Amino acid sequence: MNTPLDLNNFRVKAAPPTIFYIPNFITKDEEEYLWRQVYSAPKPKWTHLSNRRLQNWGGLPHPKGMVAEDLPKWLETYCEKIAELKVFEEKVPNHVLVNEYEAGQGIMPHVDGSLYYPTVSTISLGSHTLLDFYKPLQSSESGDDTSQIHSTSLKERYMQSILLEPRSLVLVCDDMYKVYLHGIAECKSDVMTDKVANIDLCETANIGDNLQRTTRVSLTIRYVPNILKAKLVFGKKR
Ligand SMILES: O=C(O)CCC(=O)C(=O)O
Ligand SMILES: [Fe+2]
Repeated sequence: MNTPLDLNNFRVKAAPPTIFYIPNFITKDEEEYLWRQVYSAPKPKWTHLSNRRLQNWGGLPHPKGMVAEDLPKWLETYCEKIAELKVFEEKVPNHVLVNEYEAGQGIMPHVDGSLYYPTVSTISLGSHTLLDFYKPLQSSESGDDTSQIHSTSLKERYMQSILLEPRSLVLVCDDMYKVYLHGIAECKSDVMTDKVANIDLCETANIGDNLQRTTRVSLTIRYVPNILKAKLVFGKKR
């Protein structure tokens, strides 16, 4: 067995707590294998959104609990590999969202919320992308309509970005999960500036580079703690 990675070597020091970035977490062969698995999923497995497509694996997270479905072997393997890093305490991730972005597509700034254990792990396939982080609205700004008039623009709330290279793993934990928003801008290329907080950990990019995006597939791997037993859903005779 391989010795587990020492995550301390992969901490993004220029970001608020806590982000770990691991370049080449998987090999090119594994990347090709995962890519093939994603694209051999049955057509109805894809959900089409305006700016991306996705596949949901493991069950639909719900405030009342998730009716868990077995993950296919090809995803389970990577959930187990990530569990070895102990970022979900002793738990093994049980939910995977596959997102596909063409060049020019993205995802609006958002927080992943409380249905998941507050750590997200993402493997990138195909293209790089830039994951942008934003400060939340001040509490005085959220709330009623009048306060929205004074709300700070997203541009002002932009904090920094993390370059996600193909085959990398990023772990977003603690305040970076719970407090800050993340999103992917809808653009076709990304210039590397000093706002790219993990540039020193990246293997393929330097400040000043302009990276052209192609199709990217991400595997967003999480742990849903609140699991419903199917029996309870359909009711049990007393
Ligand atoms: O594709 C990514 O890396 C981000 C996806 C994401 O933020 C999400 O699915 O919640
Ligand atoms: Fe997200």
